[in-house]
Order: sequence, then structure tokens, then C-alpha cells
Amino acid sequence: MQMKKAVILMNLGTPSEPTPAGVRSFLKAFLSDRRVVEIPRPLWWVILNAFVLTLRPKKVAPAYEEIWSSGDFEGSPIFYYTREQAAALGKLLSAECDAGEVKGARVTFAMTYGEPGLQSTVAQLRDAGVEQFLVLPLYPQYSCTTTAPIYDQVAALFTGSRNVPDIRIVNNYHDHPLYIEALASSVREHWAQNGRSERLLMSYHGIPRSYVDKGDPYLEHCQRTSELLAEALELQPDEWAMSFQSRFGKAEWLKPYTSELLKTWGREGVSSVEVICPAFASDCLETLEEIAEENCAYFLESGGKGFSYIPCLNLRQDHINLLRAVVRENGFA
Ligand SMILES: C=CC1=C(C)c2cc3[nH]c(cc4nc(cc5[nH]c(cc1n2)c(C)c5CCC(=O)O)C(CCC(=O)O)=C4C)c(C)c3C=C
Ligand SMILES: [Fe+2]
Ligand SMILES: [Fe+2]
Repeated sequence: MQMKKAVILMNLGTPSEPTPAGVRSFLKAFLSDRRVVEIPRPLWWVILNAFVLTLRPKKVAPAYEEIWSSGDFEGSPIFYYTREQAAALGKLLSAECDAGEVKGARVTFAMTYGEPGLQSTVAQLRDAGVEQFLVLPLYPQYSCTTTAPIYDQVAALFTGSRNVPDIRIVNNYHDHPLYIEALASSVREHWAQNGRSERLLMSYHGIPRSYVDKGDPYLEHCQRTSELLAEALELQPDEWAMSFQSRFGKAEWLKPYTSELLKTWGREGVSSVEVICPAFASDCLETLEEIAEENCAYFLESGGKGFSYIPCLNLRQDHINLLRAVVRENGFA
């Protein structure tokens, strides 16, 4: 008899509403995770409560408000895209099953922080008779700040449990040929529609430099993705660069910083750039606001003439096909 299987796509999470209260509650859950911020707890507790959670929600809520809805959807983009990616993957997998009998896995989604959480998602699936789970973090590059917390949450779910189900976690897919090809196609299509800029910048979410020094392979994964994408697009070394965005706090993060590099390029006379964000499977605050608005302004104010942002893979069919391939390679569907 075939076991009932389920795939759970996971992403970071997002506020439930674009208000200071909604942002505060999301940041509290996210920034309390020791995997994300490694500052010793008593000190971090004071900084988090006295400064971060009192000041940042008021500053960030208007930015969330700006990206909250578009012509296509209502609400937070990362929530919308993650939910729709799960629906599209589910449709693709069941369309491939024998008519009438769904032999493939059902597909749903969960967020590491905020709703829907992993615990309630797994509990619902177990109630529905699911015995085998595949957790697929939508982080192509592994990081101790994003992928590892998902391992922690899965382990915590079953601590002390007698009947631990068969549950697998995808570690990364930073060099998967279908991932690289989907990124390359999105760039080629962007060139065909908008013309080609002087340089392509691959901007990844940053992390503290010390995390990499202590063993996080994130930088290595970002470098490999970038080289493979540059190769697929037949770019010369002076036609592209890699950088890191979204620095948080005073510590040194991975360099070069996206904002600094774009300002330097503008001052040096680089006329036009396009920016792609390969570490994000879905558009979100960090791409739609930080890159397409804030960093665009930095480049143009520094002398740059043309800036364009290449959207994340979101609901592209080649992205959903890549997710199907990852699911299959893990013995599901
Ligand atoms: C210590 C701080 C942070 C680390 C480390 C970090 C790593 C990291 N984050 C993502 C993906 C996303 N981050 C997003 C938002 C966001 N990230 C941080 C801080 C760290 N991230 C903050 C404080 C925020 C909230 C916004 C803000 O206050 O500036 C998001 C967007 C969520 C949304 O609602 O749209 C994503 C996605 C990755 C991939 C990563 C390490 C590799
Ligand atoms: Fe982040
Ligand atoms: Fe940001």
C-alpha cells in the first residue's frame, strides 16, 4: 500500500498586517531566534526590547504598506507567492497522477515565523493521514540563519515523541541545473523586453561575516550560483558582480554591500544596471522595496542613468518545474 505523502514549501514569514503592531509581532518571533542573531541572550534581550522592537516597526510598517497589494493580489507578496507556488506545484503533481487516484504528494506551505506555522501545518496533515513528509525550504542557498531554523523546528516538533514520522528536509538547491536555467531565462526575457544594461548585479541577502567564518557555507553557495548563472548567460567578468543587501546592525556583514557598490558604480560612470536577487524565491520587502526602490534611488542619485529590477522566479512555470524536480529527486511524487 502506498503511504500518504505531503510536501511542505517553507519560507521566512511576514507580518500579518502592514502596521507597527503587525511588524512588531513578526520581528519579535524572527529576531528572537538564536540562529538569526547570535548576540548573548541577556544583552540581545535588552537591545531587542528597548530599541529594535520599539523603533523598527514604525520605520518599516510604511514600507510594507507600499508593497502590500498590487494589481494581482491583496496582502504580503511573500505570503501570496508562497501560497500560490504550493498550489501550482500541487496542481502539477496531481495532473501527472493517474486520473481519479492521486498517487502523488499533496502540497502545502508554512512559514518559519508567523502564520501558518510548521507545527499546525504538520498536525493538520497527520490528522488527514499523512505519514511521509518532505519539507522544502525555499532558500536555494543554505544558511544557518534560514535553513537551519527549519531543521531546529522539525526536530523540536518530535522531541519526546514515540512515533516520529518519515520527514525529510531539502538542504539546498543552489547549483541545480533547472534553478540556474530558470534564473538565466528570466534574465534573457528581461533583456528581450527592456534591452540590456551595462552590468548585471546579483544581489543576495547578507548575513554577518562571522557566521561564514564559523562555518556557514552560504557564501560558497552564493558564489557558485553566481558563477553558474554568469556562465549560462555567457557574461564576461566585467559584465557582472555579486553583492549582499539588507545589512542589519553594526557588525560586519558579507561584502560588498549592494548599496555601496551601486553608489560606487554610479560615481564611476557605469550608465545602467539590472539587479537580480537569486536568494529570494519570491518577491518580498527586501526586493520590491529595498532593491527596486531604495537601491534604485542610490544608483540614480550617484550618477547612474538606467536601473531595472528583474523579478524573483515567483510563479514562473520553470520555477514550479524546478520545485517538481527537487521533489522527485527526493523520492516524492
Ligand atoms: C540578523 C538579522 C537578519 C539575518 C541574519 C537575515 C538573514 C536572511 N533573511 C533572508 C530573507 C528575508 N529577510 C526578510 C526580512 C528581514 N530580514 C531581517 C534581518 C535578517 N535577515 C529583518 C529585520 C527583516 C524585516 C524587514 C526589516 O525590518 O528590514 C525577508 C522579507 C520578509 C517580508 O515580509 O517580505 C526575507 C524573505 C535570507 C534569505 C537571509 C539569509 C540568507
Ligand atoms: Fe532577512
Ligand atoms: Fe531590508
